[in-house]
Amino acid sequence: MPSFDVPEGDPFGPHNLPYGVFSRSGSDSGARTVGVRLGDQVLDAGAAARALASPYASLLSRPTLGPLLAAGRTTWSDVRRALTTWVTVPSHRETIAPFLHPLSSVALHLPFEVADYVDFYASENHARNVGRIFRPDATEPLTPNWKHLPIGYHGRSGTVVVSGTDVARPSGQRKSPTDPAPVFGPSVRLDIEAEVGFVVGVPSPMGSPVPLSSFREHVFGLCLLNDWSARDLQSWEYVPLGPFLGKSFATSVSAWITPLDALDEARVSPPERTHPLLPYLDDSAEDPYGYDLRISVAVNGHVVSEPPFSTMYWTAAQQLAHLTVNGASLRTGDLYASGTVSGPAPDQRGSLLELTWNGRDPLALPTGERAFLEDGDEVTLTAWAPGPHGTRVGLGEVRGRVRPAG
Ligand SMILES: O=C(O)/C=C/C(=O)CC(=O)CC(=O)O
Ligand SMILES: [Ca+2]
Ligand SMILES: [Mg+2]
Repeated sequence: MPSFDVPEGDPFGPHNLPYGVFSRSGSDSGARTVGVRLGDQVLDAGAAARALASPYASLLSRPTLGPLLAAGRTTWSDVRRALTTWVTVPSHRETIAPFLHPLSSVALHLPFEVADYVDFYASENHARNVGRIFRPDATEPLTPNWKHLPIGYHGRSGTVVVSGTDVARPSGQRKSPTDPAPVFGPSVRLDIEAEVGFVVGVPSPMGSPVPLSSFREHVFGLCLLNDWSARDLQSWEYVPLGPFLGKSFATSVSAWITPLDALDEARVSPPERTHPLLPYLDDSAEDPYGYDLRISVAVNGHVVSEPPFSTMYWTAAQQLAHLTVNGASLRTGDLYASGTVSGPAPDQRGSLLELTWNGRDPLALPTGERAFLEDGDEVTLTAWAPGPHGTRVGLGEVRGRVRPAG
């Protein structure tokens, strides 16, 4: 499917079309509006829709993706079909051209107001590694509930930031087993977690669990997510209620939300289930909701890991079913993260905690040895998935630089 000015094989070609929110400096007072990425350009979707007298002009001329997210699956598909036509049919070329802006000329913003934020723990490899590191005396690294429910915790939606935002090193309490008392200060074990975030569009009322089969009716799309984690704060505070200040200071998401519709070719079956599941989580008769996303983690431009999302034990559909099975409602803009993505191989681990085995085996980077992050370090997550006809579907990157503690 040819398109205007996008090289053949570009992972952001017309088969992808992720959504974001952008503004142009020096124009229209820098107003925010919905953009769709095409190659290394952004289409002002609202302006294009108005020029083409599209019925979606109002939905796309907003400073946030919220209204589009809330509109539901039929509208999501119709808008995507319309956009595909606009960027591929030659007769639209002249109309569309003035509304395409180079990515380098725009500012990208957090694309939707994050309602509730939940983080899961769905990688068996990650859970086993962290269990061994945090609870070395336990005979079994997985807790007895791990294969029966997707473990999660509630995070802090107000500190979700868009890619490119600096992250200040957090301060807090820490106490290693050999310290006589806790001390306060900047974290000395600042880490990342390579994850995928799922964005809820259509709300659900309290008292109505969302079954596995309704996943696509509620979830609009996904993005890369970095769950910054202060391991020293976390390991002292987490007993018995789970992560708190060690993770709530910042969570970075990509500026681009990839619609699930762009990822149909990437759907795969999750790993074989080793324990029978209760009916609300039993996906053996459902469409497969694993995704073959190939993630790459770079520190200061040097790739340190390539976590495969296809290895995740719990799927996003199971996580949504579990999240609502007690009658909890969903709101437009709810964000839930997959949990750290770690594959079975040592160079597929999604955190420095695992890659360096809690600092024991530092990484040798061209910019110096690293156990955990130093001030000034920049972490970048990228990913792609198989698309139609041998293409690649690129996910928007998540980038963040560590600032010294304030
Ligand atoms: O097992 C623990 O005590 C802690 C686990 C984590 O830090 C992981 C977490 O945030 C969930 C995840 O990303 O998988
Ligand atoms: Ca996490
Ligand atoms: Mg976090």
